[in-house]
Amino acid sequence: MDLVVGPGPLQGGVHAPSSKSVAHRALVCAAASSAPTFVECTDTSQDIDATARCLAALGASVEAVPGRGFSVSPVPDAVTGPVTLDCGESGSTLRFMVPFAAALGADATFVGARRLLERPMAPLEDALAAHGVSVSRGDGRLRATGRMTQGTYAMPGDVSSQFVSGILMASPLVGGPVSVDVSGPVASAPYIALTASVMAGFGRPVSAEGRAAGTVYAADGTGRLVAPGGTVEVEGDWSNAAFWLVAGALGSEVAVTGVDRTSAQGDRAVTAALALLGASVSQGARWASASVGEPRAATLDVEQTPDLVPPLAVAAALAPGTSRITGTARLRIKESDRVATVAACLRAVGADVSVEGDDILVHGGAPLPGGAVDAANDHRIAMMAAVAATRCEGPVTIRGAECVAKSYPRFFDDYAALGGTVREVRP
Ligand SMILES: O=C(O)C1=C[C@@H](OP(=O)(O)O)[C@@H](O)[C@H](O)C1
Ligand SMILES: C=C(OP(=O)(O)O)C(=O)O
Repeated sequence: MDLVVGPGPLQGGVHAPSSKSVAHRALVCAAASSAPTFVECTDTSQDIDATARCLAALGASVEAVPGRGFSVSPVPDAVTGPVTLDCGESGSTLRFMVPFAAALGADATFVGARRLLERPMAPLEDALAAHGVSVSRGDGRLRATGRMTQGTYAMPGDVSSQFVSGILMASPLVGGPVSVDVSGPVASAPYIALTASVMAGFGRPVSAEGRAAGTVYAADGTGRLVAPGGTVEVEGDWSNAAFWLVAGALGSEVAVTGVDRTSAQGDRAVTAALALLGASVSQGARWASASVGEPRAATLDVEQTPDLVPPLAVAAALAPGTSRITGTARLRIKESDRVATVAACLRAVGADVSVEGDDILVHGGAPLPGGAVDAANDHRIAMMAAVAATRCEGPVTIRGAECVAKSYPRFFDDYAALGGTVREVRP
């Protein structure tokens, strides 16, 4: 689907969609519980649905109640017979489900769409191989067999935090203590803290102990989880709210509700990053907004918040001076090579961008004429293009805009409800 979007500012209030990262974790923990849990989650997305589908394939009962959430009955203690898990394009789902299926002793074949099976898995495969699970590949599929044992799983911290989260969330199904010894600096560490926060909500604290050579994360307890009262709430998504906040920093008047000021989501750091770029940010307990302020270039280290790069790059494009976005190496292994696609998106709307090794340099402040952007099948590129359109002189054509369904299916409905122009065109 090709859309012509903008130009022109947005105005009004928008409710953030349910956090995809929290939803994945809440569903997985619900399936690892000893009793049924209702996961309150008003929105879903292709990625959330992928996790729900995989848990069902492992024997959980996952009933979607549209607009309200998911009613989840846990997985059995073991899975016999081969199962196939379709992870769609969701990296989180694949990296969480491989250890989860292995903790049940399943003979599990994992399939996925587009780039998914090409995204790195080796550190997780190696860690599992040392604990009774063998992983093989062929035909664009991944097969895991064997049963995950208790103990300490070792891996590097510079590829994906999702491996650590996955092992921790599988731990309630393993018959003894589980810890993950991560060597070197831990990238995307806030996502491991988010896992710890959701697991704590299910009664299972996770400790993080810094060591000279890295960090050891340990699930403090064994056995199944329990959500107090049988319910768990999925809060709003800071990573997707970031697009609306950037629109505000560029001159739109948008208030985002449903985002928790004290959230464990690392991407609430978007407010601090926008402040560095000179925006004025206002926040309450469950809302946030941004306005223009005094735009200026900044250096932004995104090692811990990789998903914020697409929206922040747009904010940098309108801030006078050269902004340097550092710590972007792992962006190359997301839904697209996001170093390349972020730069290409900005260039397509007329911004001046260069890439120096792993740094993206945005030479901002000049007017943006608008143009045609290939979303590269990456939801965050489609959304960044739409936000750029709010400050372009002409419209922005977004090719393949339907990819927003991965995390935010109603993004363009919300955009139109905020007064933005959205028109479908034939390719
Ligand atoms: O655990 C999670 O929910 C996520 C972790 C991050 O991945 P990495 O740890 O691979 O950076 C992030 O980019 C992804 O969108 C979601
Ligand atoms: C990288 C992302 O997700 P995942 O790794 O779960 O595919 C994302 O949502 O930007």
